[in-house]
Amino acid sequence: MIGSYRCNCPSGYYSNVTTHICMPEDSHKYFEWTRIFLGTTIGFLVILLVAICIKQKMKHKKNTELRQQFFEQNGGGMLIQRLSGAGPTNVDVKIFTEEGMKEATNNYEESRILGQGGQGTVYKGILPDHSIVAIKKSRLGDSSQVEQFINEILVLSQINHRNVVKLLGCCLETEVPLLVYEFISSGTLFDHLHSSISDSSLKWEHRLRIAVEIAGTLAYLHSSASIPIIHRDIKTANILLDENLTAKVADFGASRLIPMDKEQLTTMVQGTLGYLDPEYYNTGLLNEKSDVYSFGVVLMELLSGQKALCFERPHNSKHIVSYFASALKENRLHEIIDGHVMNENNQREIQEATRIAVECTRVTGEERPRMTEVAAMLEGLRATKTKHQWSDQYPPETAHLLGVDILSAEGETSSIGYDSIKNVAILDIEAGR
Ligand SMILES: Nc1ncnc2c1ncn2[C@@H]1O[C@H](COP(=O)(O)OP(=O)(O)OP(=O)(O)O)[C@@H](O)[C@H]1O
Repeated sequence: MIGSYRCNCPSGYYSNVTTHICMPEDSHKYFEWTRIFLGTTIGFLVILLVAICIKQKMKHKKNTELRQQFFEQNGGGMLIQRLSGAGPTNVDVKIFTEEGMKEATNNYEESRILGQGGQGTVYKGILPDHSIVAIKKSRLGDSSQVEQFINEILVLSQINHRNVVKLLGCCLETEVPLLVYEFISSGTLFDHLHSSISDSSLKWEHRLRIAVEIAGTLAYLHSSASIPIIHRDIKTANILLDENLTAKVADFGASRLIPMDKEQLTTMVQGTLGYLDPEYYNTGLLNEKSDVYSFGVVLMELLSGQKALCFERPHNSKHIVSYFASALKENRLHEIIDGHVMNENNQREIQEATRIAVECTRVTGEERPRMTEVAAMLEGLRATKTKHQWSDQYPPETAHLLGVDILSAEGETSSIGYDSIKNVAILDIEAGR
């Protein structure tokens, strides 16, 4: 018997070497078994723990490899390369984790879906700091969508403008890439103009301001952004409205950065039917005038409350541009202007805005004005309106005391509007060609 001796103990008892206390031999056997049992259990647990640790490590390694693979597959490497090559960016693009995105969308719960577009599904997300965001998830297994996502990150990282939806970050370590934007609460301009569920009947003041905001944003993208940008998919469904009905231009997936030394690019024709510039469609040559055409269509939608394409309209008026052209030719503009818009005080503005829309949608790009000119003309209309509102409200002497002179000074710009109003009749005839 190891660790014990029998001396001095009665038979059937043993004494422990160290304690010299006599104990029954049965209990000794019990302790021996306990020790064996404990030793085996602890050994087994240690082996189990080591096995779990190794498995976890392997899983972690596999996950990291998979995330790395997804990151590469989603163009992460290319993005980092191009972002660092593009010089300083205007926007901080945060990299979100897969876990963070799952938590924010409650595992992509169906009730969180805000909308579905050609590129994928947009979810409402709540970040740990309680801020609300919109998370766009690309369609699975479509590499062209992935390219558009990367393109959108690259383009939006160059823009910081109050009328462009802000890109907060992205997540590329998931099977399909995710983009995270600021949440814009009041839906799209398309819904406001055409949806039967939306009872919002936008007044002319709102519509004109929205038109000015979109035109100003496009003028900025074409001329003032660090690299000229062509949006390529301007339409009412891509204009979001916030709680103050401020326009936010969205969806830069199709947009193109134009190298400084190039005036136009040859690209695969892309855009939305009804808004697509016919010249670009025919030649594949893209330049800023394609956005001007699409903007003209949007302006016509704002004026008429009609969709860009509608198969319920007569044969020669299915497209909104021909709808306006035939109404102008037959001198019945008042018939096609939205009932929520026209009143006895704004007829000249409506005529002038119609003239601008018609100019924007001329068949060749050369005939169309530049976006900076369009923005100035519309801004001129708005300034005139504000000036008139002030002078109706306050007699000239009071207005002077209230500093309305400043607005009058802005009226210099509005003179563009006045001058062009003189041309309305001529242009009405031209539009009917
Ligand atoms: N930042 C955002 N905030 C709130 N809602 C958004 C935001 N971005 C998109 N949405 C909603 O998600 C919908 C789908 O957006 P998305 O840009 O993917 O599609 P689309 O513009 O309708 O289609 P396509 O990509 O084919 O042009 C929008 O119509 C809008 O309702």
